[in-house]
Amino acid sequence: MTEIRRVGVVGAGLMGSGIAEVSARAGLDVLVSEANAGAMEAGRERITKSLARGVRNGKLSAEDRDAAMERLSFTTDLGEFADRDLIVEAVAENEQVKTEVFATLDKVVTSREAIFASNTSSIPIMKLGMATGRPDQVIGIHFFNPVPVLKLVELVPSLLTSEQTSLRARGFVTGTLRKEVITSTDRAGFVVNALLIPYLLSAIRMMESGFASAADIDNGMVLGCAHPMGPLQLTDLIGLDTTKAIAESMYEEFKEPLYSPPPLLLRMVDAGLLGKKTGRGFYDYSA
Ligand SMILES: CC(=O)CC(=O)SCCNC(=O)CCNC(=O)[C@H](O)C(C)(C)COP(=O)(O)OP(=O)(O)OC[C@H]1O[C@@H](n2cnc3c(N)ncnc32)[C@H](O)[C@@H]1OP(=O)(O)O
Ligand SMILES: NC(=O)C1=CN([C@@H]2O[C@H](COP(=O)(O)OP(=O)(O)OC[C@H]3O[C@@H](n4cnc5c(N)ncnc54)[C@H](OP(=O)(O)O)[C@@H]3O)[C@@H](O)[C@H]2O)C=CC1
Repeated sequence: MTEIRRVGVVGAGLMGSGIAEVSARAGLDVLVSEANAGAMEAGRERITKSLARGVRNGKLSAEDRDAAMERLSFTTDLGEFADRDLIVEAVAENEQVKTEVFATLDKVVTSREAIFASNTSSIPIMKLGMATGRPDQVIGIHFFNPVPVLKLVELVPSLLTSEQTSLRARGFVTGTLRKEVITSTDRAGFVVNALLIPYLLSAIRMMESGFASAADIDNGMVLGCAHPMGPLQLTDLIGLDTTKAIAESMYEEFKEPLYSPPPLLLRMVDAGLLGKKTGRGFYDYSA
């Protein structure tokens, strides 16, 4: 079995940039793809800033930062992924966009042992696996935001994922990236989002109904329950578009009202108030 040394990351947004960074810091050769040159430069900039933060905090030496940057390369052409041993797809939470990426990778990647992973928060892995001719090599490797900080990864094998793919993916996450794994059945939302998303949506409904202000809801959970951040601040960190997309795919799967995105969330996404990444969500980050 080939050792995993060449990693591909598709999408260099909030999550893809973090996954690329931790992979490069772990000594892997990392190729990152974006849909266009502008997004590619924004992804490179995100990784550069995060590595600089590591140096500033004394977590990373300047030599290790430079070595990590050397291991990273960028492209807008998925055709360059032919030689990758493991690919993590981290494009937007949209089933159609993701299945197109998986179908393209299936045509491009030459190694019959290569692992095709998705960082999806909620889309069933089987749907992505069936976009390829090799569903036995497709698995969910779900990281948490911010990737360089949070230890957890959810592993999500589908009904068709082979034991060998699961074992190799686990070895990559625990042995190479030194993160902790929990395993979930292939159900929309997996373990963590099945618990987290109803909580975030409840906070939005609470604010929407005039029950309490955003600051009071967040302070309640930070000061009263010792959460590192409140639910509305966390929704701003995840991105309101991503939160809405996750809720919709969980609602589609279970038809439970608790997963249904509240109108306030829908209107804020319509308005482009997507949270920290656009400068405004439940809070204003423009200052
Ligand atoms: C939607 C999904 O599918 C799944 C998900 O990911 S759900 C979201 C899960 N994430 C969470 O729940 C995040 C909860 N919040 C937190 O953990 C913390 O508030 C936080 C790490 C984001 C920020 O922590 P904080 O104490 O408020 O701020 P701060 O002091 O700036 O940061 C703490 C440390 O994290 C680091 N950090 C913060 N944000 C970072 C980032 N984006 N990248 C890299 N490092 C970061 C800081 O450098 C700092 O490191 P040191 O301890 O070495 O100084
Ligand atoms: N945000 C979070 O807290 C978490 C998110 N996730 C999951 O990670 C995935 C990515 O989310 P996140 O990083 O937050 O989203 P972002 O919106 O920050 O990033 C998505 C990136 O994918 C790019 N993209 C879109 N289509 C393509 C394509 N065809 N090829 C290459 N790149 C493409 C987008 O480019 P452009 O902007 O140009 O469209 C964008 O840069 C989603 O599945 C999400 O559910 C998982 C854990 C936590």
